Amino acid sequence: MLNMGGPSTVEETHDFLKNLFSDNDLIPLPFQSILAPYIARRRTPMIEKQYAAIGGGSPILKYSEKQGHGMAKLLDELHPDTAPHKSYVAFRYARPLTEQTAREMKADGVTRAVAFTQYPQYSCSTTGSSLNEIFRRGKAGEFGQDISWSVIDRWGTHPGFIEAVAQNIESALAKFPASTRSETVVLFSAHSLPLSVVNRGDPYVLEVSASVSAVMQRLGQSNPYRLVWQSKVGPSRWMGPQTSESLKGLARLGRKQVVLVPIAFTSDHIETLYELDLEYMKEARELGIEIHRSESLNESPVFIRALADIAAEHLRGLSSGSGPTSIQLGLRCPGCVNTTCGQQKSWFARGGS
Ligand SMILES: C=CC1=C(C)c2cc3[nH]c(cc4nc(cc5[nH]c(cc1n2)c(C)c5CCC(=O)O)C(CCC(=O)O)=C4C)c(C)c3C=C
Ligand SMILES: [Fe+2]
Ligand SMILES: [Fe+2]
Repeated sequence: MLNMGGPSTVEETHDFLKNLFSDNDLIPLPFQSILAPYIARRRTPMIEKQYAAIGGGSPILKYSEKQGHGMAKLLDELHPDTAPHKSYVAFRYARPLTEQTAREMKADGVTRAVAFTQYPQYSCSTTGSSLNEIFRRGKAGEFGQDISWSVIDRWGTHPGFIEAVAQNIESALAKFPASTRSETVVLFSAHSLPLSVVNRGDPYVLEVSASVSAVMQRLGQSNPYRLVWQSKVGPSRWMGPQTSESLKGLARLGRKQVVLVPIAFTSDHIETLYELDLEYMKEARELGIEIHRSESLNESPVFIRALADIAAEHLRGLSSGSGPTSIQLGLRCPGCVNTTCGQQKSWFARGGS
């Protein structure tokens, strides 16, 4: 179960940020080994306050473990040929880091593994970075010598995922009076990307848009909706419109009811619990909007079942002749100059050898 991770305690914030700013696949910086610790140190007090405000840390490890255990148990029934299944969490920037998970998997004698991204939509900056890390450590033998790999690299339009998101939106919409419910704007909010990454040909914006379309189709186009982008960092230009500006714009246009939907991350994190709940929803209410957030998928049984279905479909595909990765994973972004991406794709296409 691949994800970025988050600090489980406030004290782990600095290490999380240092790992994040050191990741050349996410943020290519000049003199990265010097600049990353410097930026992380400067940013730590502000981000520590945000984790303190949401209960003293990120809940992502707790949810990832629950999702993984639930999925593996269901998978034993759905795909008994490959049972027993066991889930491992590998985070990119927080405990348990990929290196720790590699040691555990090696000690357990794992010989067959599925790298299952927990980002529904693919970006080179998220799933791509996690796959590059597995490739580097796998090539160095850190997972053991006798392990073969396949990859689930995206699932943003899988019907089970769409159903789980749609059900949570329906629960949020139910908080509005029936008489005006259909006027409520469904505002999908995803973590933004720098325009330099979008313009390189990164598939994330397209794939998040596809998720939004599929959810609205499942809801029978019941409400007006928009996709907006949050959590821009630094001075460069990022994909817009920004979530906070969009809420102000909707208020100016006289919209009175909004459901905010996190669509690109499956567990709660500071961007839902702090940025959306504590900052933007408060601002929106001050502007006269009644606003509710649809819950993150967290422990949703519909979502956990979806994860098991996605994994079972992947394993069935392999036994009927599909390759170890999707066809789409094989294509680098037209503007990609990161040689690791190319090596990683070839390595996984050979089953991790
Ligand atoms: C699908 C989700 C995400 C994408 C795409 C993404 C791209 C991306 N992020 C940065 C820079 C930062 N992101 C930070 C935190 C952060 N990012 C995501 C998700 C995506 N990022 C999450 C869920 C989190 C927070 C974890 C949490 O617990 O909430 C941070 C650190 C926080 C801060 O300093 O503000 C940075 C920096 C870039 C540059 C980027 C695309 C290239
Ligand atoms: Fe981010
Ligand atoms: Fe790339």
